[in-house]
Amino acid sequence: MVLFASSHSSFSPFKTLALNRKLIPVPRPLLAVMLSSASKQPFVMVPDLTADQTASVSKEAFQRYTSSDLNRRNGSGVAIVWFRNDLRVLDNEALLRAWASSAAVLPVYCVDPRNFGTTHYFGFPKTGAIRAQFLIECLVDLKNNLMKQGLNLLIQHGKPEEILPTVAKAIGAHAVYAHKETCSEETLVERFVHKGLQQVVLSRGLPNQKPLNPKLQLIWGSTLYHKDDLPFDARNLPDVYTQFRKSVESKCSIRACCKLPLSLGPCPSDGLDEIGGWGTIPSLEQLGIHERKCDQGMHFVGGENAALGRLHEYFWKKDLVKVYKETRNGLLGPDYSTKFSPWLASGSLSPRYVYEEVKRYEKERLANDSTYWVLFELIWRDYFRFLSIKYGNSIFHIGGPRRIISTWSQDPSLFESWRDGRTGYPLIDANMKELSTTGFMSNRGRQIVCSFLVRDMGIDWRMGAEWFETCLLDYDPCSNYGNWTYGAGVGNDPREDRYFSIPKQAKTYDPDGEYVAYWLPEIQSLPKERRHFPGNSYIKQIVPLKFGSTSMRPNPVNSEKSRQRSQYRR
Ligand SMILES: Cc1cc2nc3c(=O)[nH]c(=O)nc-3n(C[C@H](O)[C@H](O)[C@H](O)COP(=O)(O)OP(=O)(O)OC[C@H]3O[C@@H](n4cnc5c(N)ncnc54)[C@H](O)[C@@H]3O)c2cc1C
Repeated sequence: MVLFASSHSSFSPFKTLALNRKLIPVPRPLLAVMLSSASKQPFVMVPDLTADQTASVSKEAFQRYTSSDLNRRNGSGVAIVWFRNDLRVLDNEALLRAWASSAAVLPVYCVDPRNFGTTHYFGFPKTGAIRAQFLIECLVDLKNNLMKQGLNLLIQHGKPEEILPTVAKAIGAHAVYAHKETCSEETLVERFVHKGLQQVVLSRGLPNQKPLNPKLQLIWGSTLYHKDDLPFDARNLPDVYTQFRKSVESKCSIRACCKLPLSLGPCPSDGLDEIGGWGTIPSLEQLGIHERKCDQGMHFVGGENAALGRLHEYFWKKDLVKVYKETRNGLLGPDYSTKFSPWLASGSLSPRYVYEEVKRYEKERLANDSTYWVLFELIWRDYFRFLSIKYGNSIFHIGGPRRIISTWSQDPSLFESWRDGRTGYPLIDANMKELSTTGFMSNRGRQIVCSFLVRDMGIDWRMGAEWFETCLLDYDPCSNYGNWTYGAGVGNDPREDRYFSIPKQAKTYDPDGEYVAYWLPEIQSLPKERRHFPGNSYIKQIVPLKFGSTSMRPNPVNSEKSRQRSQYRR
Protein backbone atom coordinates (compact mmCIF):
# COMPACT_ATOMS: atom_id res chain seq x y z
CA MET A 1 0.00 0.00 0.00
CA VAL A 2 1.30 3.44 -0.88
CA LEU A 3 0.17 6.47 1.11
CA PHE A 4 0.09 9.91 -0.44
CA ALA A 5 -0.27 12.94 1.83
CA SER A 6 -1.54 16.17 0.44
CA SER A 7 1.02 18.92 0.93
CA HIS A 8 -1.31 21.66 2.09
CA SER A 9 -2.13 19.96 5.33
CA SER A 10 1.11 19.76 7.26
CA PHE A 11 0.24 22.52 9.70
CA SER A 12 -3.53 22.31 9.67
CA PRO A 13 -5.53 20.45 12.33
CA PHE A 14 -6.55 17.96 9.70
CA LYS A 15 -4.10 16.18 7.54
CA THR A 16 -5.24 14.85 4.23
CA LEU A 17 -4.21 11.49 3.00
CA ALA A 18 -4.63 10.22 -0.47
CA LEU A 19 -5.04 6.52 -0.19
CA ASN A 20 -4.40 4.79 -3.46
CA ARG A 21 -4.56 8.27 -5.02
CA LYS A 22 -7.98 9.12 -3.50
CA LEU A 23 -7.95 12.14 -1.16
CA ILE A 24 -9.35 11.37 2.27
CA PRO A 25 -9.26 13.95 5.09
CA VAL A 26 -7.67 12.41 8.18
CA PRO A 27 -7.70 13.97 11.68
CA ARG A 28 -4.18 14.69 12.97
CA PRO A 29 -4.14 12.05 15.80
CA LEU A 30 -5.19 9.35 13.37
CA LEU A 31 -2.51 10.47 10.96
CA ALA A 32 0.11 9.99 13.67
CA VAL A 33 -1.07 6.39 14.14
CA MET A 34 -1.10 5.82 10.39
CA LEU A 35 2.35 7.34 10.10
CA SER A 36 3.84 5.03 12.66
CA SER A 37 2.10 1.96 11.23
CA ALA A 38 3.23 3.03 7.78
CA SER A 39 6.83 3.26 8.87
CA LYS A 40 7.94 0.75 6.31
CA GLN A 41 5.82 2.23 3.55
CA PRO A 42 6.88 5.00 1.18
CA PHE A 43 5.13 8.20 2.21
CA VAL A 44 5.09 10.79 -0.51
CA MET A 45 4.05 14.42 -0.24
CA VAL A 46 2.67 15.63 -3.52
CA PRO A 47 2.07 19.28 -4.50
CA ASP A 48 -1.58 20.20 -4.59
CA LEU A 49 -1.81 21.71 -8.07
CA THR A 50 -2.73 19.35 -10.84
CA ALA A 51 -0.85 19.53 -14.14
CA ASP A 52 -3.84 21.33 -15.70
CA GLN A 53 -3.93 23.93 -12.93
CA THR A 54 -0.17 24.50 -13.26
CA ALA A 55 -0.55 24.95 -17.02
CA SER A 56 -3.31 27.52 -16.58
CA VAL A 57 -1.31 29.43 -13.91
CA SER A 58 1.68 29.56 -16.27
CA LYS A 59 -0.47 30.67 -19.17
CA GLU A 60 -1.90 33.49 -17.10
CA ALA A 61 1.60 34.59 -15.97
CA PHE A 62 2.89 34.51 -19.55
CA GLN A 63 -0.08 36.62 -20.64
CA ARG A 64 0.73 39.22 -18.02
CA TYR A 65 4.39 39.43 -19.00
CA THR A 66 4.10 39.48 -22.76
CA SER A 67 2.80 42.29 -24.88
CA SER A 68 1.82 42.78 -28.50
CA ASP A 69 3.12 46.38 -28.31
CA LEU A 70 6.63 45.02 -28.21
CA ASN A 71 6.93 44.45 -31.91
CA ARG A 72 9.80 46.81 -32.62
CA ARG A 73 12.96 45.02 -33.56
CA ASN A 74 15.85 47.27 -34.46
CA GLY A 75 18.42 44.69 -35.36
CA SER A 76 19.29 42.56 -38.30
CA GLY A 77 21.16 39.27 -38.57
CA VAL A 78 21.14 36.47 -36.03
CA ALA A 79 21.81 36.50 -32.26
CA ILE A 80 22.43 33.52 -30.00
CA VAL A 81 21.01 33.32 -26.47
CA TRP A 82 23.26 31.14 -24.37
CA PHE A 83 21.12 29.70 -21.54
CA ARG A 84 23.02 28.91 -18.34
CA ASN A 85 21.48 29.28 -14.88
CA ASP A 86 18.56 31.27 -16.27
CA LEU A 87 16.29 28.50 -17.55
CA ARG A 88 13.19 30.62 -18.03
CA VAL A 89 11.43 32.77 -20.57
CA LEU A 90 9.72 35.30 -18.26
CA ASP A 91 11.89 38.23 -17.16
CA ASN A 92 14.81 36.94 -19.20
CA GLU A 93 16.67 40.06 -20.23
CA ALA A 94 19.34 38.22 -22.23
CA LEU A 95 16.58 36.71 -24.36
CA LEU A 96 14.82 40.04 -24.77
CA ARG A 97 18.02 41.87 -25.75
CA ALA A 98 18.99 39.15 -28.23
CA TRP A 99 15.55 39.41 -29.81
CA ALA A 100 15.65 43.21 -29.98
CA SER A 101 19.12 43.26 -31.55
CA SER A 102 18.47 40.79 -34.34
CA ALA A 103 16.11 39.52 -36.99
CA ALA A 104 16.33 35.93 -35.68
CA VAL A 105 17.27 34.39 -32.33
CA LEU A 106 18.82 31.01 -31.66
CA PRO A 107 18.55 29.76 -28.04
CA VAL A 108 21.38 27.37 -27.13
CA TYR A 109 22.09 25.21 -24.09
CA CYS A 110 25.46 23.48 -23.68
CA VAL A 111 25.59 20.31 -21.59
CA ASP A 112 29.05 21.00 -20.17
CA PRO A 113 30.83 17.78 -19.08
CA ARG A 114 32.67 19.73 -16.35
CA ASN A 115 29.38 20.14 -14.52
CA PHE A 116 29.13 16.35 -14.26
CA GLY A 117 32.70 15.75 -13.11
CA THR A 118 33.80 15.94 -9.50
CA THR A 119 33.96 18.64 -6.83
CA HIS A 120 37.18 20.57 -6.43
CA TYR A 121 38.90 19.33 -3.28
CA PHE A 122 37.22 16.10 -2.26
CA GLY A 123 36.14 14.54 -5.53
CA PHE A 124 32.41 14.11 -4.83
CA PRO A 125 30.06 14.05 -7.84
CA LYS A 126 29.67 17.66 -8.98
CA THR A 127 25.98 17.19 -9.78
CA GLY A 128 24.05 14.50 -7.92
CA ALA A 129 21.29 12.43 -9.50
CA ILE A 130 18.38 14.44 -8.11
CA ARG A 131 19.67 17.80 -9.37
CA ALA A 132 20.58 16.24 -12.72
CA GLN A 133 17.00 14.96 -13.07
CA PHE A 134 15.67 18.40 -12.09
CA LEU A 135 17.91 20.01 -14.74
CA ILE A 136 16.59 17.64 -17.41
CA GLU A 137 13.03 18.64 -16.47
CA CYS A 138 14.02 22.32 -16.63
CA LEU A 139 15.35 21.84 -20.16
CA VAL A 140 12.23 20.01 -21.35
CA ASP A 141 10.08 22.80 -19.96
CA LEU A 142 12.28 25.57 -21.36
CA LYS A 143 12.20 24.02 -24.83
CA ASN A 144 8.39 23.79 -24.69
CA ASN A 145 8.01 27.37 -23.51
CA LEU A 146 10.39 28.66 -26.18
CA MET A 147 8.44 26.75 -28.82
CA LYS A 148 5.23 28.38 -27.62
CA GLN A 149 6.94 31.75 -28.23
CA GLY A 150 7.96 30.76 -31.76
CA LEU A 151 11.51 29.60 -30.96
CA ASN A 152 13.24 26.31 -30.09
CA LEU A 153 16.25 25.21 -28.01
CA LEU A 154 19.43 23.91 -29.56
CA ILE A 155 21.03 21.38 -27.20
CA GLN A 156 24.70 20.60 -27.69
CA HIS A 157 26.91 18.35 -25.59
CA GLY A 158 30.34 19.84 -24.89
CA LYS A 159 32.14 22.91 -23.62
CA PRO A 160 30.49 26.26 -24.36
CA GLU A 161 33.82 27.71 -25.51
CA GLU A 162 33.92 25.09 -28.26
CA ILE A 163 30.22 24.94 -29.11
CA LEU A 164 29.28 28.61 -29.22
CA PRO A 165 31.96 29.74 -31.69
CA THR A 166 31.12 26.76 -33.96
CA VAL A 167 27.42 27.55 -33.87
CA ALA A 168 28.03 31.29 -34.30
CA LYS A 169 30.11 30.58 -37.39
CA ALA A 170 27.59 28.13 -38.87
CA ILE A 171 24.63 30.51 -38.55
CA GLY A 172 26.56 33.77 -38.94
CA ALA A 173 25.57 35.12 -35.49
CA HIS A 174 26.76 38.64 -34.70
CA ALA A 175 26.40 38.25 -30.93
CA VAL A 176 25.96 35.79 -28.09
CA TYR A 177 23.76 37.05 -25.23
CA ALA A 178 23.97 35.48 -21.77
CA HIS A 179 23.51 36.29 -18.13
CA LYS A 180 26.64 37.22 -16.21
CA GLU A 181 27.89 34.92 -13.48
CA THR A 182 30.23 35.83 -10.63
CA CYS A 183 32.19 32.76 -9.46
CA SER A 184 35.46 31.62 -10.97
CA GLU A 185 34.37 28.41 -12.73
CA GLU A 186 31.61 30.27 -14.50
CA THR A 187 33.56 33.44 -15.26
CA LEU A 188 36.45 31.40 -16.61
CA VAL A 189 34.06 29.80 -19.10
CA GLU A 190 32.86 33.31 -20.02
CA ARG A 191 36.45 34.30 -20.77
CA PHE A 192 37.02 31.16 -22.84
CA VAL A 193 33.82 31.80 -24.81
CA HIS A 194 34.86 35.40 -25.42
CA LYS A 195 38.25 34.20 -26.70
CA GLY A 196 36.64 31.52 -28.87
CA LEU A 197 34.30 34.05 -30.47
CA GLN A 198 37.24 36.30 -31.30
CA GLN A 199 38.57 33.54 -33.54
CA VAL A 200 35.34 33.53 -35.58
CA VAL A 201 35.48 35.86 -38.54
CA LEU A 202 32.18 36.80 -40.14
CA SER A 203 32.18 38.35 -43.55
CA ARG A 204 29.90 41.40 -43.86
CA GLY A 205 29.16 40.84 -47.53
CA LEU A 206 30.71 43.98 -48.99
CA PRO A 207 34.35 43.95 -50.12
CA ASN A 208 35.33 47.23 -48.42
CA GLN A 209 33.79 46.37 -45.01
CA LYS A 210 36.01 44.91 -42.30
CA PRO A 211 35.07 41.38 -41.19
CA LEU A 212 33.34 41.08 -37.80
CA ASN A 213 33.76 38.83 -34.75
CA PRO A 214 30.62 37.82 -32.86
CA LYS A 215 30.49 39.63 -29.50
CA LEU A 216 29.73 38.12 -26.11
CA GLN A 217 27.15 40.36 -24.41
CA LEU A 218 26.87 39.59 -20.70
CA ILE A 219 23.77 40.86 -18.93
CA TRP A 220 23.17 41.11 -15.19
CA GLY A 221 20.01 39.23 -14.31
CA SER A 222 19.97 36.89 -11.32
CA THR A 223 19.30 39.20 -8.39
CA LEU A 224 16.46 41.27 -6.98
CA TYR A 225 18.54 44.46 -7.01
CA HIS A 226 20.47 45.16 -10.19
CA LYS A 227 24.22 45.36 -9.67
CA ASP A 228 24.36 48.72 -11.49
CA ASP A 229 21.77 50.19 -9.11
CA LEU A 230 23.69 49.46 -5.89
CA PRO A 231 24.59 52.57 -3.90
CA PHE A 232 28.21 51.31 -3.75
CA ASP A 233 30.58 49.41 -5.95
CA ALA A 234 30.17 45.65 -5.31
CA ARG A 235 33.84 45.55 -4.33
CA ASN A 236 33.07 47.93 -1.44
CA LEU A 237 30.04 46.03 -0.20
CA PRO A 238 29.29 46.47 3.54
CA ASP A 239 30.48 43.48 5.57
CA VAL A 240 27.39 43.44 7.74
CA TYR A 241 24.20 42.19 6.10
CA THR A 242 21.94 44.66 7.91
CA GLN A 243 23.96 47.60 6.61
CA PHE A 244 23.74 46.23 3.08
CA ARG A 245 19.99 45.62 3.33
CA LYS A 246 19.15 49.00 4.84
CA SER A 247 21.26 50.75 2.28
CA VAL A 248 19.71 49.05 -0.77
CA GLU A 249 16.19 49.31 0.65
CA SER A 250 16.52 53.04 1.19
CA LYS A 251 18.58 54.01 -1.84
CA CYS A 252 17.63 51.69 -4.72
CA SER A 253 14.50 50.43 -6.33
CA ILE A 254 13.91 47.05 -7.85
CA ARG A 255 13.58 47.11 -11.61
CA ALA A 256 10.36 45.83 -13.13
CA CYS A 257 10.38 42.40 -14.79
CA CYS A 258 11.07 42.81 -18.47
CA LYS A 259 8.12 42.26 -20.76
CA LEU A 260 8.56 40.04 -23.77
CA PRO A 261 6.87 40.31 -27.13
CA LEU A 262 4.09 37.81 -27.81
CA SER A 263 6.19 36.00 -30.36
CA LEU A 264 9.99 35.76 -30.29
CA GLY A 265 10.40 33.91 -33.57
CA PRO A 266 11.72 33.17 -36.01
CA CYS A 267 14.73 30.98 -35.37
CA PRO A 268 17.43 31.21 -38.02
CA SER A 269 16.82 28.82 -40.87
CA ASP A 270 20.32 28.53 -42.35
CA GLY A 271 23.30 26.71 -40.92
CA LEU A 272 21.51 24.38 -38.47
CA ASP A 273 22.08 21.30 -40.66
CA GLU A 274 25.80 22.00 -40.47
CA ILE A 275 25.69 21.57 -36.70
CA GLY A 276 23.55 18.45 -36.79
CA GLY A 277 20.03 19.77 -36.06
CA TRP A 278 18.44 20.67 -32.72
CA GLY A 279 20.09 17.97 -30.60
CA THR A 280 18.46 16.13 -27.74
CA ILE A 281 18.00 16.71 -24.04
CA PRO A 282 20.31 14.23 -22.30
CA SER A 283 19.05 11.33 -20.24
CA LEU A 284 20.57 10.59 -16.82
CA GLU A 285 22.31 7.63 -18.41
CA GLN A 286 23.94 9.84 -21.02
CA LEU A 287 25.20 12.04 -18.19
CA GLY A 288 26.70 8.95 -16.56
CA ILE A 289 24.35 9.22 -13.57
CA HIS A 290 22.27 6.46 -11.97
CA GLU A 291 18.64 7.33 -11.37
CA ARG A 292 17.59 7.89 -7.74
CA LYS A 293 13.95 7.50 -6.90
CA CYS A 294 12.64 10.10 -4.47
CA ASP A 295 9.86 8.27 -2.62
CA GLN A 296 9.73 10.33 0.58
CA GLY A 297 9.46 14.01 1.42
CA MET A 298 9.03 16.84 -1.05
CA HIS A 299 9.28 15.99 -4.70
CA PHE A 300 10.34 18.96 -6.84
CA VAL A 301 9.61 19.13 -10.55
CA GLY A 302 12.03 21.20 -12.62
CA GLY A 303 11.05 24.04 -14.95
CA GLU A 304 9.42 27.43 -15.16
CA ASN A 305 5.87 26.09 -15.23
CA ALA A 306 6.35 24.15 -12.00
CA ALA A 307 7.98 27.23 -10.44
CA LEU A 308 5.01 29.44 -11.33
CA GLY A 309 2.67 26.72 -10.07
CA ARG A 310 4.46 26.56 -6.72
CA LEU A 311 4.37 30.34 -6.37
CA HIS A 312 0.66 30.41 -7.16
CA GLU A 313 0.04 27.63 -4.66
CA TYR A 314 2.08 29.24 -1.87
CA PHE A 315 0.78 32.80 -2.34
CA TRP A 316 -2.67 32.63 -3.82
CA LYS A 317 -4.17 29.19 -3.31
CA LYS A 318 -3.04 28.42 0.24
CA ASP A 319 -2.37 31.96 1.47
CA LEU A 320 0.80 30.75 3.18
CA VAL A 321 2.85 33.86 2.57
CA LYS A 322 0.90 35.70 5.25
CA VAL A 323 2.34 33.40 7.94
CA TYR A 324 5.79 32.86 6.40
CA LYS A 325 7.71 34.60 9.18
CA GLU A 326 6.15 32.34 11.83
CA THR A 327 6.53 29.08 9.91
CA ARG A 328 9.82 29.60 8.04
CA ASN A 329 11.92 27.77 10.64
CA GLY A 330 9.94 24.56 10.24
CA LEU A 331 11.46 21.23 9.30
CA LEU A 332 8.66 18.97 8.07
CA GLY A 333 6.31 19.23 5.11
CA PRO A 334 6.22 21.35 2.01
CA ASP A 335 4.57 24.48 3.35
CA TYR A 336 6.62 25.95 6.20
CA SER A 337 8.67 27.98 3.69
CA THR A 338 8.32 28.96 0.05
CA LYS A 339 10.55 26.17 -1.38
CA PHE A 340 11.36 28.52 -4.27
CA SER A 341 15.11 27.95 -3.99
CA PRO A 342 15.56 25.10 -6.54
CA TRP A 343 13.79 27.17 -9.19
CA LEU A 344 15.64 30.35 -8.24
CA ALA A 345 18.99 28.55 -8.44
CA SER A 346 18.28 27.08 -11.87
CA GLY A 347 16.91 30.43 -12.97
CA SER A 348 13.47 28.98 -13.72
CA LEU A 349 12.05 31.66 -11.43
CA SER A 350 13.05 35.30 -11.45
CA PRO A 351 13.46 36.95 -8.01
CA ARG A 352 11.93 40.12 -9.51
CA TYR A 353 8.84 38.11 -10.44
CA VAL A 354 8.61 36.93 -6.80
CA TYR A 355 8.93 40.58 -5.73
CA GLU A 356 6.11 41.66 -8.04
CA GLU A 357 3.89 38.86 -6.74
CA VAL A 358 4.62 39.89 -3.13
CA LYS A 359 3.60 43.46 -4.01
CA ARG A 360 0.45 42.23 -5.80
CA TYR A 361 -0.42 40.05 -2.80
CA GLU A 362 0.12 42.98 -0.42
CA LYS A 363 -2.19 45.12 -2.53
CA GLU A 364 -4.91 42.54 -3.12
CA ARG A 365 -4.83 40.60 0.18
CA LEU A 366 -2.65 41.88 3.00
CA ALA A 367 0.77 43.24 3.85
CA ASN A 368 2.48 42.21 7.08
CA ASP A 369 5.89 41.21 8.48
CA SER A 370 5.63 37.85 6.77
CA THR A 371 5.09 39.20 3.27
CA TYR A 372 8.07 41.52 3.80
CA TRP A 373 10.19 38.69 5.20
CA VAL A 374 10.18 36.79 1.90
CA LEU A 375 11.92 39.82 0.40
CA PHE A 376 14.22 40.05 3.41
CA GLU A 377 15.42 36.50 2.63
CA LEU A 378 15.76 37.21 -1.07
CA ILE A 379 18.01 40.13 -0.14
CA TRP A 380 20.24 37.61 1.69
CA ARG A 381 20.47 35.76 -1.61
CA ASP A 382 21.48 39.00 -3.36
CA TYR A 383 23.98 39.72 -0.62
CA PHE A 384 25.82 36.41 -1.05
CA ARG A 385 25.94 36.93 -4.79
CA PHE A 386 27.45 40.40 -4.44
CA LEU A 387 29.85 39.13 -1.75
CA SER A 388 31.21 36.63 -4.25
CA ILE A 389 32.29 39.60 -6.36
CA LYS A 390 33.92 41.32 -3.42
CA TYR A 391 35.70 38.28 -2.00
CA GLY A 392 36.32 36.22 -5.14
CA ASN A 393 37.83 32.79 -4.61
CA SER A 394 38.37 33.29 -0.89
CA ILE A 395 34.79 32.09 -0.28
CA PHE A 396 36.01 28.64 -1.38
CA HIS A 397 39.24 28.67 0.63
CA ILE A 398 39.63 27.07 4.03
CA GLY A 399 40.24 30.38 5.82
CA GLY A 400 37.31 32.07 4.05
CA PRO A 401 37.15 35.80 3.32
CA ARG A 402 38.75 36.61 6.67
CA ARG A 403 41.62 34.17 6.03
CA ILE A 404 41.20 32.60 9.45
CA ILE A 405 43.92 30.11 10.29
CA SER A 406 42.60 27.11 12.23
CA THR A 407 43.11 23.39 12.29
CA TRP A 408 40.42 21.17 10.87
CA SER A 409 40.09 17.41 10.73
CA GLN A 410 39.39 15.50 7.53
CA ASP A 411 38.69 12.23 9.33
CA PRO A 412 36.86 10.15 6.69
CA SER A 413 34.89 7.98 9.11
CA LEU A 414 33.55 10.96 11.04
CA PHE A 415 32.68 12.76 7.84
CA GLU A 416 30.97 9.70 6.36
CA SER A 417 28.86 9.19 9.48
CA TRP A 418 27.61 12.78 9.03
CA ARG A 419 27.14 12.41 5.27
CA ASP A 420 25.22 9.12 5.55
CA GLY A 421 23.10 10.11 8.57
CA ARG A 422 24.78 7.67 10.99
CA THR A 423 25.97 9.99 13.75
CA GLY A 424 23.58 8.67 16.38
CA TYR A 425 22.00 12.12 16.77
CA PRO A 426 18.48 11.79 15.31
CA LEU A 427 18.19 15.48 14.38
CA ILE A 428 21.41 15.33 12.34
CA ASP A 429 20.70 11.92 10.83
CA ALA A 430 17.14 12.86 9.80
CA ASN A 431 18.31 16.04 8.07
CA MET A 432 21.10 14.27 6.22
CA LYS A 433 18.68 11.54 5.12
CA GLU A 434 16.26 14.16 3.85
CA LEU A 435 19.06 15.80 1.88
CA SER A 436 20.23 12.63 0.17
CA THR A 437 16.66 11.43 -0.51
CA THR A 438 15.11 14.65 -1.80
CA GLY A 439 17.94 17.08 -2.58
CA PHE A 440 16.40 19.53 -0.11
CA MET A 441 16.87 20.49 3.52
CA SER A 442 15.24 23.34 5.44
CA ASN A 443 17.28 26.42 6.28
CA ARG A 444 17.08 25.50 9.97
CA GLY A 445 18.33 21.98 9.19
CA ARG A 446 21.21 23.31 7.10
CA GLN A 447 22.38 25.56 9.94
CA ILE A 448 22.16 22.72 12.45
CA VAL A 449 24.05 20.11 10.40
CA CYS A 450 26.64 22.69 9.38
CA SER A 451 27.26 23.67 13.00
CA PHE A 452 27.44 19.99 14.01
CA LEU A 453 30.01 19.15 11.33
CA VAL A 454 32.30 22.09 11.93
CA ARG A 455 31.85 22.79 15.65
CA ASP A 456 31.05 19.43 17.19
CA MET A 457 33.03 17.21 14.84
CA GLY A 458 35.74 19.72 13.96
CA ILE A 459 35.63 18.61 10.31
CA ASP A 460 36.91 20.80 7.46
CA TRP A 461 33.86 22.86 6.49
CA ARG A 462 34.70 22.50 2.79
CA MET A 463 33.86 18.78 2.98
CA GLY A 464 30.36 19.69 4.09
CA ALA A 465 30.05 22.45 1.52
CA GLU A 466 31.14 20.13 -1.29
CA TRP A 467 28.70 17.44 -0.15
CA PHE A 468 25.95 20.07 -0.29
CA GLU A 469 27.22 21.03 -3.74
CA THR A 470 26.64 17.43 -4.84
CA CYS A 471 23.22 16.96 -3.30
CA LEU A 472 21.35 20.25 -3.15
CA LEU A 473 18.67 20.88 -5.75
CA ASP A 474 19.14 24.58 -5.10
CA TYR A 475 22.94 24.49 -5.18
CA ASP A 476 24.29 27.90 -5.98
CA PRO A 477 28.00 28.60 -5.33
CA CYS A 478 27.39 32.05 -3.81
CA SER A 479 24.66 31.03 -1.35
CA ASN A 480 26.21 27.68 -0.55
CA TYR A 481 29.78 28.75 0.12
CA GLY A 482 28.60 32.07 1.58
CA ASN A 483 26.44 30.29 4.16
CA TRP A 484 29.09 27.65 4.90
CA THR A 485 31.77 30.27 5.54
CA TYR A 486 29.35 31.97 7.97
CA GLY A 487 28.59 28.64 9.67
CA ALA A 488 32.28 27.78 9.94
CA GLY A 489 33.08 31.17 11.44
CA VAL A 490 35.33 32.17 8.53
CA GLY A 491 32.77 34.36 6.73
CA ASN A 492 33.16 38.05 6.19
CA ASP A 493 30.95 39.00 9.12
CA PRO A 494 32.43 37.84 12.46
CA ARG A 495 29.12 38.50 14.22
CA GLU A 496 27.46 35.64 12.34
CA ASP A 497 29.68 33.07 14.07
CA ARG A 498 27.06 30.92 15.87
CA TYR A 499 26.86 27.52 17.58
CA PHE A 500 23.67 25.43 17.39
CA SER A 501 23.05 23.16 20.37
CA ILE A 502 21.33 19.97 19.22
CA PRO A 503 19.08 19.40 22.30
CA LYS A 504 17.99 23.04 22.23
CA GLN A 505 17.26 23.00 18.50
CA ALA A 506 15.37 19.70 18.86
CA LYS A 507 13.26 21.07 21.70
CA THR A 508 12.44 24.30 19.89
CA TYR A 509 11.90 23.12 16.33
CA ASP A 510 10.83 19.48 16.66
CA PRO A 511 9.34 19.23 20.15
CA ASP A 512 7.26 16.12 19.40
CA GLY A 513 9.95 14.43 17.35
CA GLU A 514 7.62 14.33 14.32
CA TYR A 515 10.39 15.31 11.95
CA VAL A 516 12.93 12.75 13.16
CA ALA A 517 10.26 10.05 13.27
CA TYR A 518 9.33 10.80 9.67
CA TRP A 519 12.87 10.26 8.43
CA LEU A 520 14.08 7.58 10.84
CA PRO A 521 11.61 4.68 10.82
CA GLU A 522 13.48 2.96 13.66
CA ILE A 523 12.36 5.60 16.17
CA GLN A 524 8.78 6.05 14.94
CA SER A 525 7.32 3.79 17.60
CA LEU A 526 9.05 5.60 20.46
CA PRO A 527 7.09 8.00 22.67
CA LYS A 528 7.61 11.54 21.42
CA GLU A 529 9.68 12.68 24.40
CA ARG A 530 12.27 9.97 23.65
CA ARG A 531 12.61 10.48 19.93
CA HIS A 532 15.53 12.85 20.23
CA PHE A 533 17.13 10.74 22.96
CA PRO A 534 16.42 7.20 21.78
CA GLY A 535 19.23 5.45 23.69
CA ASN A 536 19.72 1.80 22.83
CA SER A 537 16.73 1.62 20.50
CA TYR A 538 18.68 3.70 17.98
CA ILE A 539 22.18 2.41 17.83
CA LYS A 540 24.12 4.03 15.09
CA GLN A 541 27.69 5.11 15.20
CA ILE A 542 27.57 7.49 18.15
CA VAL A 543 30.12 10.08 17.20
CA PRO A 544 32.62 11.10 19.85
CA LEU A 545 32.29 14.87 19.64
CA LYS A 546 35.34 17.00 19.74
CA PHE A 547 35.19 20.70 19.50
CA GLY A 548 38.00 22.09 17.36
CA SER A 549 39.69 18.76 16.58
CA THR A 550 43.44 18.94 16.10
CA SER A 551 43.93 15.88 13.89
CA MET A 552 44.37 17.26 10.41
CA ARG A 553 44.67 14.37 8.01
CA PRO A 554 44.88 15.53 4.41
CA ASN A 555 43.92 12.92 1.87
CA PRO A 556 46.92 12.49 -0.46
CA VAL A 557 44.78 11.36 -3.41
CA ASN A 558 42.57 14.39 -3.14
CA SER A 559 45.47 16.77 -2.65
CA GLU A 560 46.99 15.49 -5.89
CA LYS A 561 43.64 15.81 -7.68
CA SER A 562 43.19 19.34 -6.41
CA ARG A 563 46.65 20.32 -7.67
CA GLN A 564 45.74 18.95 -11.09
CA ARG A 565 42.54 20.96 -11.17
CA SER A 566 43.95 24.15 -9.80
CA GLN A 567 44.13 25.84 -13.17
CA TYR A 568 40.36 25.48 -13.53
CA ARG A 569 38.85 26.15 -10.14
CA ARG A 570 39.40 28.91 -7.68
C1 LIG B 1 25.02 25.72 5.12
C2 LIG B 1 23.98 26.34 4.20
C3 LIG B 1 24.07 26.14 2.84
C4 LIG B 1 23.13 26.73 1.98
N1 LIG B 1 23.22 26.52 0.61
C5 LIG B 1 22.34 27.12 -0.22
C6 LIG B 1 22.43 26.96 -1.63
O1 LIG B 1 23.34 26.31 -2.17
N2 LIG B 1 21.48 27.55 -2.41
C7 LIG B 1 20.47 28.30 -1.87
O2 LIG B 1 19.63 28.80 -2.62
N3 LIG B 1 20.39 28.50 -0.55
C8 LIG B 1 21.28 27.94 0.30
N4 LIG B 1 21.16 28.13 1.65
C9 LIG B 1 20.17 29.10 2.15
C10 LIG B 1 18.80 28.54 2.58
O3 LIG B 1 18.96 27.46 3.44
C11 LIG B 1 17.94 28.13 1.41
O4 LIG B 1 17.89 29.16 0.45
C12 LIG B 1 16.50 27.88 1.87
O5 LIG B 1 16.48 26.89 2.86
C13 LIG B 1 15.66 27.45 0.69
O6 LIG B 1 14.35 27.14 1.09
P1 LIG B 1 13.14 28.07 0.70
O7 LIG B 1 13.19 28.37 -0.76
O8 LIG B 1 11.91 27.46 1.22
O9 LIG B 1 13.53 29.38 1.50
P2 LIG B 1 12.60 30.56 2.08
O10 LIG B 1 12.78 30.57 3.54
O11 LIG B 1 11.25 30.47 1.57
O12 LIG B 1 13.31 31.87 1.51
C14 LIG B 1 12.97 32.45 0.25
C15 LIG B 1 14.21 32.55 -0.60
O13 LIG B 1 15.17 33.40 0.00
C16 LIG B 1 16.49 32.93 -0.27
N5 LIG B 1 17.17 32.61 1.00
C17 LIG B 1 16.61 32.28 2.17
N6 LIG B 1 17.56 32.12 3.11
C18 LIG B 1 18.75 32.33 2.50
C19 LIG B 1 20.10 32.30 2.94
N7 LIG B 1 20.44 32.02 4.19
N8 LIG B 1 21.07 32.56 2.03
C20 LIG B 1 20.76 32.84 0.74
N9 LIG B 1 19.50 32.90 0.28
C21 LIG B 1 18.51 32.65 1.15
C22 LIG B 1 16.35 31.67 -1.10
O14 LIG B 1 16.50 32.01 -2.45
C23 LIG B 1 14.93 31.21 -0.78
O15 LIG B 1 14.36 30.46 -1.83
C24 LIG B 1 22.10 27.54 2.52
C25 LIG B 1 22.03 27.72 3.91
C26 LIG B 1 22.96 27.12 4.74
C27 LIG B 1 22.85 27.36 6.23
